[in-house]
Amino acid sequence: MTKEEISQLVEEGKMLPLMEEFYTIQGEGYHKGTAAYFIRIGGCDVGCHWCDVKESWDAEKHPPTATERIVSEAVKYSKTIVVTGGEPLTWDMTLLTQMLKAEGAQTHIETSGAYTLTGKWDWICLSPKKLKLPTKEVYEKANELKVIIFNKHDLKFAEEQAAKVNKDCILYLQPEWSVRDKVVPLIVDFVMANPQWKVSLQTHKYLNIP
Ligand SMILES: C[S@@+](CC[C@H](N)C(=O)[O-])C[C@H]1O[C@@H](n2cnc3c(N)ncnc32)[C@H](O)[C@@H]1O
Ligand SMILES: Nc1nc2[nH]cc(C(=O)O)c2c(=O)[nH]1
Ligand code: SF4
Ligand SMILES: [Mg+2]
Repeated sequence: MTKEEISQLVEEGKMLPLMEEFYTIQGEGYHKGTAAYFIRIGGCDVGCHWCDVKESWDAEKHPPTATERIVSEAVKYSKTIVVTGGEPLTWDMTLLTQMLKAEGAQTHIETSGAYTLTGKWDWICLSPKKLKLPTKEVYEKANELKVIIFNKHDLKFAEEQAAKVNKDCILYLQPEWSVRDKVVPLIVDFVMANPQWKVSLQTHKYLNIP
């Protein structure tokens, strides 16, 4: 295939720049503790300075992979598939989720919500970023809001974001990993004073699993 043909297939969601795929335990948010297969798609230009997967940002570094191949591998391992990145909504998720659902899988996404929401999702984890705010549609459809707390100003941002999500959306504050010792006390006090919020930890990092 020529470069142009591959770009066209990526454009259509028939191929995706796959960074890695792994079977593990969902570490974060509402489904933490649940076995799930992760599909990590390269490409993100949001630019969070504390991002824990910066190697994902440059889509060119990750091989365009047939969506059909991604799906057939994933469903061998689990009925719960988490699509993450990078920013998965950089790409058209329509075909990927259609194929996963045709195989009877539950489709979950981890997203900043910065780009058009494509695909059919059983669970949307929205983790908004100040640098590129989510679209209106994703606030309306998010099942959980997971705000990363790097400093105390982020608690204000979290409240602003919570005002925009739908009424059923579950609210989480998650410490930014590198400053967890400093921000966990802030989060604990905040959640006790504002019990509509819950704490989310990156439990996979404590368990030493992917
Ligand atoms: C790497 S991102 C990929 C998905 C999407 N781009 C997003 O930001 O939601 C997956 C999740 O990890 C969170 N995350 C990334 N770096 C983190 C860090 N250093 N500490 C805590 N959470 C982090 C993100 O906010 C997001 O909820
Ligand atoms: N175990 C595990 N749980 C996760 N939940 C969200 C993750 C992500 O990077 O999107 C992640 C991850 O990388 N590993
Ligand atoms: S939006 Fe997600 S993948 Fe992109 S830089 Fe931020 S945390 Fe990393
Ligand atoms: Mg991660």
